[in-house]
This record gives sequence, C-alpha cells and structure tokens, in this order.
Amino acid sequence: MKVGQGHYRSIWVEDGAVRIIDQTRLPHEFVVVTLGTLEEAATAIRDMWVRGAPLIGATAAYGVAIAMREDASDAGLARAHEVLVKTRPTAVNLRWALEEMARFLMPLAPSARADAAMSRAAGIADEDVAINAAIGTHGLGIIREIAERKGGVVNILTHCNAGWLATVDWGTATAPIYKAHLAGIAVHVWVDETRPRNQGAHLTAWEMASHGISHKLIVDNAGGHLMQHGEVDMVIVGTDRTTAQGDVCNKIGTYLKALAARDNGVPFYVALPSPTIDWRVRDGVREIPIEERSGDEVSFVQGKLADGTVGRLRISPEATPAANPAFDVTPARLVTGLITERGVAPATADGLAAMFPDREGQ
Ligand SMILES: CSC[C@@H](O)[C@@H](O)C(=O)COP(=O)(O)O
Repeated sequence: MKVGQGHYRSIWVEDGAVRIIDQTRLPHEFVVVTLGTLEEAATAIRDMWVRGAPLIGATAAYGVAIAMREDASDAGLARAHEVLVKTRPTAVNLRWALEEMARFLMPLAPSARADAAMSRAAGIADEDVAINAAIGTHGLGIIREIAERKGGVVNILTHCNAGWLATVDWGTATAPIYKAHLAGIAVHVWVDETRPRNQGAHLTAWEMASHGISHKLIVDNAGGHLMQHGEVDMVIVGTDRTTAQGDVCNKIGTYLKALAARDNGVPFYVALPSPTIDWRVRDGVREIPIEERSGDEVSFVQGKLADGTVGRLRISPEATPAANPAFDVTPARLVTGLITERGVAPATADGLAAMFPDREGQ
C-alpha cells in the first residue's frame, strides 16, 4: 500500500536482502529493518517487529530461506523449523508456512535449496496478496449491499490490526474496507484501540489515516455502546486461527465484540484466508494455544511523551501483578460469516468443508 511517496509491502526483498517495517516503532517512526540471519527473523516475529497471522507466516517462510543460505542441509532445515516454530504460539499460519517450506525443500538437493527457498517464500508472499485481494472483493459485496440498503455511510467496527501491516498487502479485515473506499462507497471505521499493545491505535489508525479513510479511535469498551445506538452497521475482524467448525481465535477482546454484536443484531464477519484454518483442531476454546504475554504490556503503555521521545508509562501500582492473555476464541455461533478468498462461508463445519473440499481432512 502507499506510504508517503512509495508503495510498500510489509515484507519484501531488495538487492537480495529481506526487509521489513519495524512495527513496534509505528505510528511515530517508519523504520525499515533488514533480516540477515535466522535468529533475526525469529526475533522479528517474537518481539513483534512483524505481527499479524499472515505476516508471521510469510516472515517464517523468509526465515527458512535465510537459514538455507547459512546451512541448507536436512539438519539446517530442521533447526530453522525448531527455532521459528517456537516464536509465537497462536497464529497457525506460522506452522502452515514452515510445513509448506519443508514440504517444498525436503525433496531438493541441499545445493538447490537456498535459491528455491527464496522463490517459494516470495511465492507465499504473493499468494497472500492475492488471497487478501479476493477477500476484499467478496467483503466489498457485503459492504455494498449494506450501503444500498441503508443509503448512507457504512459504519464498520474493527479490532486489533488486520490491515496490510498484518499481512503482506491489503490486509484481511481491511481489504473490503479499502476496496469499498476505492469504489466510492462511503465508509467510516471505528478503530478499537486494542489494549494492551494498542495495535488499533498504533497501526490500524495509522493505516486508515494514511489512506484517507474516515475513522475514529475508540477505547475497547465503547463498541457495545455504539452498537446499542445504531452506530455500527457491521463488524469485521481478522483471525489467527479458525477451526474446521468455524470457531475464531483472534486478538483478546474479539469475543466481547461478538457478544455485543449478537445482542444488538449487528452482523459480525471474520476475514479468513485459508492458511489460517486449522483443520486439525476441533474445539477452539479448549484446543487452541493462547499466547500469554508479559504483564508489563498491561502495566505500562507506550507512546510519544511530552518531550517528543517515544517511551513507556507505568499505569498501575508496582505491587499489582498483571495477567496478559493475548487472544480469545469467539464460538462459531456468534459469527455471521467467514469472508474467505473463495467467497463468504457460514461459520459451520459444513460451510467450511463445502468452501474448501480440497483441504478438508488435512
Ligand atoms: C490479518 S491479521 C489477523 C490477526 O492476526 C490479527 O487480528 C491479530 O490478532 C494480530 O495479533 P498480533 O498479536 O498483533 O500478532
């Protein structure tokens, strides 16, 4: 997407080097970082320089490619898998990308692996862009239908950042919003700040502002109130892992938005690229590993200080411990539809199996 005078993806190769945007510095600074080693790729995912399920997957794929430059033996491939798979537990795209890279590279002679890995990682990145563009087209149909029925601005609430920064380009939840905006449909986005790391305030708001899309930042607890007052026409969120039954794991707080949406008759859509489906998990609430992050993320907020520097502020007593589960699971029954690259599926086992007959059973 456009940033200033340039067109950026969230990960790209330049002069043979893998580059990313350090998302921990946004919205205050736009800093490009080069990933030169397997360890740097792992750190970028673990410390959330890159984040968002599809981008975690793409970065892991490039991480394997970087590792193949260092050691393309079977042992090198196994080590890359071992280092990368441990970086973050919830987004299934990480496992998906690592398994795809191994499936592709294992039959090749070690001497052929480094170049092949780079081109397969680039392929995964390109596929992600195409998937998200297709999600945008299918989601655009839903927004257009609401716009025509309502005859005014379509108010969309989103949580966390499922924008182009969370994918390789377009975003998942934001692709329909970008496409609606490009099609001349008036949209307004309610951006949940998304405590504790504030991906909404830091990243989604920055994306919306950069693209001239009408939006307002709200605290995480405002969504229910806005829905009660008819100020939300639909919710669109992303997902880190969706089960074959349609249970949706996404950033902590998503479940509460789905409950409020159901209570107020507001449609609740999930933008779902197929690599985010975990066909092996049956019960989302009990089986999906939920990342538990440092309590410091809750006890401190990060932002621009009065003197212009970026820093952290403590907001709770030093003696108060904090718990920080990073994701929750929204049961399928609360989901109006799953916007996939193939079309909008009901959030049911039958709905997903009918949409992806080639993947079911994996
Ligand atoms: C298209 S991204 C979907 C999800 O990954 C997104 O909604 C989300 O929860 C991101 O969490 P994060 O902890 O920032 O990686």
